[in-house]
Parts: sequence; C-alpha cells; structure tokens
Amino acid sequence: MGWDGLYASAFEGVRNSIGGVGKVLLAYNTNIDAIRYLKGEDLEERIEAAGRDKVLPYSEELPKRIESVPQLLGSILWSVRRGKAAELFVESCSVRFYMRRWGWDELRMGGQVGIMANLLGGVYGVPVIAHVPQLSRLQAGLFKDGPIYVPKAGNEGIKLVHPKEFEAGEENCIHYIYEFPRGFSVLDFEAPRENRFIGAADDYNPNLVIRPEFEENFGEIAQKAELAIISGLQSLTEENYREPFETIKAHLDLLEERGIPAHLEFAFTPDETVRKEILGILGKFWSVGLNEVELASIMEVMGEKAIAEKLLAHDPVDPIAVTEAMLKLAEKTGVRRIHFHTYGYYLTLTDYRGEFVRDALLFAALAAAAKAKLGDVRNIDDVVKAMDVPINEKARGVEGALTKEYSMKDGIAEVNSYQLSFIPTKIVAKPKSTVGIGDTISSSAFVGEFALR
Ligand SMILES: Nc1ncnc2c1ncn2[C@@H]1O[C@H](COP(=O)(O)OP(=O)(O)O)[C@@H](O)[C@H]1O
Ligand SMILES: [Mg+2]
Repeated sequence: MGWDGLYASAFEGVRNSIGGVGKVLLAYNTNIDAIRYLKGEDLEERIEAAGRDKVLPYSEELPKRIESVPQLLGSILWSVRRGKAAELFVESCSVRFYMRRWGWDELRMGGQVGIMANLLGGVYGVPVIAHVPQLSRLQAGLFKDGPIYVPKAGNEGIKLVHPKEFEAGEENCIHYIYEFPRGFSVLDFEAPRENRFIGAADDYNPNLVIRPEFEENFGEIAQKAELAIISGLQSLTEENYREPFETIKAHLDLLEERGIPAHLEFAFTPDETVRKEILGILGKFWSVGLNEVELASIMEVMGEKAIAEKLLAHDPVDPIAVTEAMLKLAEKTGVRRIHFHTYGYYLTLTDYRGEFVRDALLFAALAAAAKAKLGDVRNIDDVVKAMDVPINEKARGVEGALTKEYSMKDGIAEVNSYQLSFIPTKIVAKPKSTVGIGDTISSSAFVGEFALR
C-alpha cells in the first residue's frame, strides 16, 4: 500500500477507536495569549511619550526582565530591528497595567495544557483533566465546550467540573504577544522578517506553580485518569526548579505505580541545569516528544557534541543521526517511546512493536496538516480534510536513506531491539496557523496510539 492508502486507513482506525480512550490528565502550563498586531504610528507615539533616549538603549541590549515602560518599548524595538523573537518576564505592576490598557486584538488559549485540552477534549471528544494554574474568567472563556474538566475541591473530595463552571475568579496569567510583519517600520528601523516580542505578565507558569488541589489530592485525581501528558518544564530555571521538581517526581512515581503511561512534551529549555534534571527523570516517563533543536540540546548535555551538530547540519534533518540520537537517549534513560518530529517527517523509537505506532503518527500528521490548512479544527471530521495536502517531497530521500540503512518496509524497521517507525508528513505550503502545531502532533500521536491498541 502507498502512503496515501496508509494515511486513509490510519485515520479511519483512529476515528473509530478514539471514543474508547479514558480520561487524559494534562499538567501543568496554561495561560492566556493576548495578541497585539503592532502599528508603526502607535508604537512611535508611545516611544516619544516614554522618552526616545530612555527607550533606545534597550533596543541595543535586552534587559534581563521588564521593570519599566521604556524597557518594554525598547525590547519590542530590539525584536523589530532584528526580526527575532524574544520573551521577557514582566515584573512591574505598573507595566502590566500599561500593557493591559494598550490592549489586544485577539485572545487565544496559551500554554501546552490549554492547547492540548482544547484539541483532545474540544475537538476529539477525549475527556481530559487539566491543570490550570490560575482560573480567571478570561482564562475560562478560552476553553472549548466538551469533556474538559478541572478538579474542584469540595466537602466530598474532588469534583470534576468544566473550567467555565469553576467560578473562582483567580488571577490572569497573560502573555502579551506583540507581532509585526516583515518590513514593519518604526523610527528609522525596518523589520527584516516577521516575528514577535512576548511580555509575560505571569507569576505562575514560569515558576511552575502547582495548584493545592493537585498537591493535596493527586492520588484521587490520578485515579480518574488513564493517560497523562506533562509539559511546561521548559520555563524553569536553575534558581526555581527544585521545589516543583520534587512535586513532579512524586506525581510521576504515583502515575507509574498505577500503570498510567505519561508522555513528556519537551520544549526548548534554555537553562542547562534544568535540561540535565529533565534528562535525569526521563526514565519515569513512558514517552517523550521533541523536535530537532530539542533533541540536539539533549545530546549536548549528554556530552554527545558530534551528534548534536549533525542533527542541526542538514535540511531535511539526517534521519540516521536522529535514530542514533534516539537510541542513545532510550538506552541511557529507559524511556519506552521517543517521538521525534521535524519539518517533513516523524520518527518514533519504541521498545514495543506494532503497526499502530506508525498509524498513530499518520493520524497526527493529518491533524497537523488540517490545523495548518484550516487554522481551526472544529471536530475530528475536519482532520480528514487534509487528505489532499501533498506529502513533502524531501521526505522521499529520508525514506530512501532509512530503507538502505535499516531495511525499513512500509515505515517500520527493527533497530537494536527497538522498533523504528517512520512517516513522511503532509506539509501545507501556506499555513493559516502554526501556533501549537507541535503540541497537536505529539498529543494526537500519543493518544492515537492508545486508541489503536
Ligand atoms: N506548514 C506546515 N504543515 C504541516 N506541518 C507543519 C507545518 N509547519 C510546521 N509543521 C510541523 O510542526 C512541527 C512544529 O513543532 P515544534 O517544532 O515542536 O514547534 P511548536 O511546539 O512550537 O509548535 C514541525 O516539526 C513540523 O513537523
Ligand atoms: Mg514543540
């Protein structure tokens, strides 16, 4: 069967079985993304009002965090001048107030938990229990309808309610996203490409604050779950990781004890100490999902510099180098499943066998293409609308290399007593949206795999 046939039957398989998946526990990061599309004139007026001389130095060198309005405007200019993304923590209340009054054009669900809750619960109808660090009305309103639950502590223990019924009126965790197009001009500067600056007015996610309901009743909450997906560790730093790490380890031990497979969705983790610590607990997870930059950054802290460099040297990424890196990671940590995604193909290494591993990847690639193509995926039948998106041409060479090296057949090979599963992905040439596409891929593949079992 060709890839199109495999795609079609994988979709049918997952659509027919996904209703049987039990509750998925999602922790820990959820926030509000407030997007402002910058206007040159407005920004210029603000810079003049704050004092151009005070603002400009920060466009040369970013501050460590934002404590004043000139720092905020200067940091935005820093991004514009270079066409580069940057994200800084906004500590000062008066700057937070300034950003709030400046306003937004669009509010979006932010944080991996929030994004995956809306996809799994709101689109696929798979019940989820979400950790939401702060549940404000604004935050609650961003959850889709469907079987999405947050635990509420009451007299008779934990009750699961939809976030809109939680009614706690907690704080807003807002990530203000200032977007600009290529060629955007302000003062004498012009943006070489489109990008964004993010000011995080959020005291909870960067410190990975875990809610008391989760601290105190994790056993009871976990009892209700069949699978777990963990994310949000990337924002931790050497200064603040210790306390949350103790809780996370306890949570993982409990999940393992109950036989609940947990997936870690990796994201780029700038702090090297935290990256090493994550490596240290990876064996407690069933599964991990990552891209080429993230895999290379892990190889670096494992002392595998040569492989790390190889992973970033070619386009498309050299699949033999990826396989070697995944083998090293699996052998070092004991993690049972590694799902690698890059532009054009996915590879998964598992210590178990079956076509369902590959088929779950196909379902995930279709979901990713649907999201890129449509912007918003409303229900599982929207996913199949991506069937006509062509398979990435460059993936043929990748498939050829894997066939030659590992005698791969229909995307499946045996490598060092592991199963290697490969799929070429469908790539949307002009995507409507790429926000949260990695989270879409990983959660669809992980949950899809358990649906197909
Ligand atoms: N236009 C597109 N069509 C289909 N898939 C895409 C497209 N652009 C990116 N992707 C997929 O999305 C993935 C992005 O995931 P990742 O790098 O983890 O970023 P993030 O987690 O920020 O979404 C890529 O590896 C690629 O597989
Ligand atoms: Mg990602």
